[in-house]
Amino acid sequence: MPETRLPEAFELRMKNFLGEDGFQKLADSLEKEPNTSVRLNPFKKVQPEFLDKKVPWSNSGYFLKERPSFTLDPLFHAGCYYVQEASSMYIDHILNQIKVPVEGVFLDLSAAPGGKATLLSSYLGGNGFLVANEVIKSRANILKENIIKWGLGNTLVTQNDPEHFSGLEGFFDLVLVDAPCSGEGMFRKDPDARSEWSPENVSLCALRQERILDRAGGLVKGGGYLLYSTCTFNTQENEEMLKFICAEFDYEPVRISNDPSWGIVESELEIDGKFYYGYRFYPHLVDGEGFFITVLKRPEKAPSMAPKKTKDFKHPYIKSIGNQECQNLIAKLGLPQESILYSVQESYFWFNPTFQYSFEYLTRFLNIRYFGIELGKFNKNQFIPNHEWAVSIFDKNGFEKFELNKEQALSFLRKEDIHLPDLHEGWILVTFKDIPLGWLKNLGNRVNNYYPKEWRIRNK
Ligand SMILES: C[S@@+](CC[C@H](N)C(=O)[O-])C[C@H]1O[C@@H](n2cnc3c(N)ncnc32)[C@H](O)[C@@H]1O
Repeated sequence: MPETRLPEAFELRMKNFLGEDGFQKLADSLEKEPNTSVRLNPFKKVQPEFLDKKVPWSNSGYFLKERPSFTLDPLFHAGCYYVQEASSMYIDHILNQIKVPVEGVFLDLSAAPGGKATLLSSYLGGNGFLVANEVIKSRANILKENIIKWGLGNTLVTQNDPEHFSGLEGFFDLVLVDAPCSGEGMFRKDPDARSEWSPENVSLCALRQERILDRAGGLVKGGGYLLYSTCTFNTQENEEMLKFICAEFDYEPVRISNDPSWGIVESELEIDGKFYYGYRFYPHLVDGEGFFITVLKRPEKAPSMAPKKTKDFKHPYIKSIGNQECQNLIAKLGLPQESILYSVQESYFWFNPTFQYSFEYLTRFLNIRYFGIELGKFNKNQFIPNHEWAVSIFDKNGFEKFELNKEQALSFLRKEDIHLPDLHEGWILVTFKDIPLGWLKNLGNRVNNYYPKEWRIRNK
């Protein structure tokens, strides 16, 4: 529960915006405990016991009866669900309602830690391809970890400033700008958001948002969508940004219909004789934190870019694999026939061949942190499988599996030595509730635990 008082200037602004009564209700709601919610991974089918009622605007979001210790739940580490506050899951409702084609190439321009990126990845499934970008290095690492655990193999993680996307105008079917903002909507969950807030900071955030949107607006192809969201209430970072986009680019409004019982507030804004819409989530009206989102459609006539086959793919560290070597590996590892493989140093990566040219084109502009699924590498003719492959949704049919109980699973996730009876020698895929957690290697006289050191649970 936050102990810091609400900033005075914020109170004054919100009273002007909502009236005394509306403001008091908002202020009261900010003193209450927030609800915890999770979004399930639709490709790792398992129902955690702690689920309660559904988040009404999401396909796979649930409120929880109480907040469990996620650290001590092996399914959390296996990427079976993502802990996400409910308002952000509204993107599910938007995608389903406007029926964005699932075969698209999407961009999440400010993606860390990966809440909305994992949602977009689930929506695209095996059909489409997502670029999840984060400019700050440490945050890009967390994003990469979450994308690996989500495990769908349809995501490219990049670490770039929005400026680096110039050259990719008209490339994406959907661009999400979940902008860095002054965070008024997080005043309940995060007391630091209160102490860091000031009118000057709101103005600074708005300037940064303009810079990001100035780049992002051009990246959407004709007929594609731009989603702009913040976790703040003020109009300076929301409606004013909508005006900014419309002044800089040609975009059509998109109106989303909502069930009135959800409590989402629609704002209507007239720009050049057309009505544009924003959706505001107030914690006193919805079961979720503060949030704002607007949806825009780029006219069909806007320029689109479809990357063409390049004769020779050249990249400083990503290498393409010859057809014969590719076929041999596909057969040896039991990968889908429709696979394209690359190598980075000695490690092999799987990628969806439908998006080969888009991917190869993107590598010219972007700093690639992860892509597809890292499978593993050879050591003296022996294939050493990677953790990334273990937690992906891809089959690992050639390997023996061993189901762990909860205590064993936690011990594995702490990277402790594991003693299991009757194991075959060699690589073993350990599972919990039939969901892969990672690899063990039984050498006969000892069993090595291959859980990544940097991800191990430190809490007892
Ligand atoms: C609201 S958070 C994104 C949350 C994320 N979309 C999610 O759902 O988990 C905004 C992100 O923008 C990043 N950011 C900061 N400055 C930026 C800039 N100049 N351009 C783009 N992104 C920036 C922050 O590091 C932060 O990760």
